[in-house]
Amino acid sequence: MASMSAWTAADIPDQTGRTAIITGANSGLGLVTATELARHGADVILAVRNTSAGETVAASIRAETRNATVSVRQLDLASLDSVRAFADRASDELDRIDLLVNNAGLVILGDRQTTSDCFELHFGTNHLGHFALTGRLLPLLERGQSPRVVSLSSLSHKGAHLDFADLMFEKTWDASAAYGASKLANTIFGIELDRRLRAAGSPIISTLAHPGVSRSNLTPRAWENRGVVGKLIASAYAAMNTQPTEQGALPQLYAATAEGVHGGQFFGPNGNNEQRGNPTEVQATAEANDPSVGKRLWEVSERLTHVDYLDA
Ligand SMILES: NC(=O)c1ccc[n+]([C@@H]2O[C@H](COP(=O)([O-])OP(=O)(O)OC[C@H]3O[C@@H](n4cnc5c(N)ncnc54)[C@H](O)[C@@H]3O)[C@@H](O)[C@H]2O)c1
Repeated sequence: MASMSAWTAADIPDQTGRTAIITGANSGLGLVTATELARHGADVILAVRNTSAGETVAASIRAETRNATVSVRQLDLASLDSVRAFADRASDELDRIDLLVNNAGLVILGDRQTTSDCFELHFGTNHLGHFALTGRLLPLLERGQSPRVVSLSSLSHKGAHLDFADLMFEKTWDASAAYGASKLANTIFGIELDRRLRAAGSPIISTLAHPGVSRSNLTPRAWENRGVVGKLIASAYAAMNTQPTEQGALPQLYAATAEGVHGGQFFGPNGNNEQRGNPTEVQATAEANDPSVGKRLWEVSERLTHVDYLDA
């Protein structure tokens, strides 16, 4: 595939008339994504846990982009009730959705934690919350114009494995393995969703993106538990090796807006160490691309969330 090394946020096609929902848009990559979509004319909905912080963010995006159609809605992906309430309100308020960016994500440190539905926090929030959200918003997306779903993967999916016998890390707790597994689940979900959309003849496409290693609230937290020396090494590493958030958001903006993108594609940085650089098409691991793993994750996710959609 041709290099997209010259692609920048200035190349985002006009988004006027498109309605976009971005999860976790209060900070980091989600904030940049929401801002650039608004700058290019989209009606942007910030789907966030903390709505008062969200209103402050929305006001600054409106001021910076001169786009008034930026709104805030409450969404806590760590609660299936909150996901349902968000989707119900969207169905009441919107005729259609053209773009859903499944961007929110968390990394925790220390002891194992759970969502309000008793799911391990990474798997429950990063994967199951977005699985339920996407399923509940599918009817609105079906009515969209060239509708797209973009899900956020991570380089960490490469070292991860889904152990279906211990998806919730109840037997062996390892916070970074749990984060990696949740990002592998995001990756499997994005690929399997597109497979099912194609089989159903849907107009929606599902794509994936990862930001390499980008400055945000998330990256320092991922390194916090490495001790004093680890922290020093990590902050020196971060200063040298992380890329600006604006750069890290380009793969997801490309997946969300660039012409010629088709379902199932995965975009990430095109750097010499794959952690930084401009967007290009990248490959997920064999496990992420395995349809039998996709089918299994789908069945488990439907059972756990009680959201059934797109039979294989
Ligand atoms: N920064 C990186 O280098 C990097 C690398 C790989 C993948 N990612 C992925 O990029 C995405 C964005 O992360 P970021 O780096 O901008 O981090 P960030 O912490 O700045 O942003 C994550 C956002 O998700 C929100 N969020 C967390 N839990 C939530 C919940 N329960 N409900 C709703 N929103 C919730 C947070 O409030 C925050 O606004 C994540 O999916 C992350 O896994 C980031």
